[in-house]
Amino acid sequence: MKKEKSCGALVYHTDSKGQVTYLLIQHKNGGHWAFTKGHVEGQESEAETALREIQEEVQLQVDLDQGFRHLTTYSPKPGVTKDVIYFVAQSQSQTVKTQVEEVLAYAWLPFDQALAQLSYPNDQAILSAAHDYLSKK
Ligand SMILES: Nc1ncnc2c1ncn2[C@@H]1O[C@H](COP(=O)(O)OP(=O)(O)OP(=O)(O)OP(=O)(O)OC[C@H]2O[C@@H](n3cnc4c(N)ncnc43)[C@H](O)[C@@H]2O)[C@@H](O)[C@H]1O
Repeated sequence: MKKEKSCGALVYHTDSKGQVTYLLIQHKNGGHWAFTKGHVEGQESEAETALREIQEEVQLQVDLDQGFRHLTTYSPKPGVTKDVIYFVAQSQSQTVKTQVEEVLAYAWLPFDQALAQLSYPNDQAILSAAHDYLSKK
């Protein structure tokens, strides 16, 4: 079985009233709604991969919080197992410029709507864990 590894983050924004929204993207490869992420390149750390992918996919500067680190594993195609590590990352801005080669669409959504928009149950579980983590921070 071939192994792949990607890293990313649940990017969130808190407005002046304290309302939190999460950034979801629709991935071109599959058409699913999920979080920003991508394959680890060379000797990058997990955090370096997550920050690079956020920059490449949506061009946001974020504060990465490695206190939240969640792993999900799935099979992207037959014969391949993929580990994806997610952190949380705060963005001061909601101005997104998407990488057209990899991103079809994006949305900033409050927790309930983000949960409904996500394509996969394992991503929904990570969003719930992140929301719980941030509410106790
Ligand atoms: N080893 C490697 N190193 C570097 N680049 C590589 C590479 N292998 C492929 N690439 C290429 O790099 C590009 C993307 O690069 P990245 O941007 O670096 O890759 P990624 O987001 O981690 O994944 P990708 O878009 O490949 O697919 P995903 O797992 O979301 O989705 C894939 C499938 O899994 C499904 N899926 C996605 N999330 C899931 C989940 N949570 N649960 C179950 N299935 C899920 C999707 O529906 C879809 O069908 C692609 O063009 C790809 O071809």
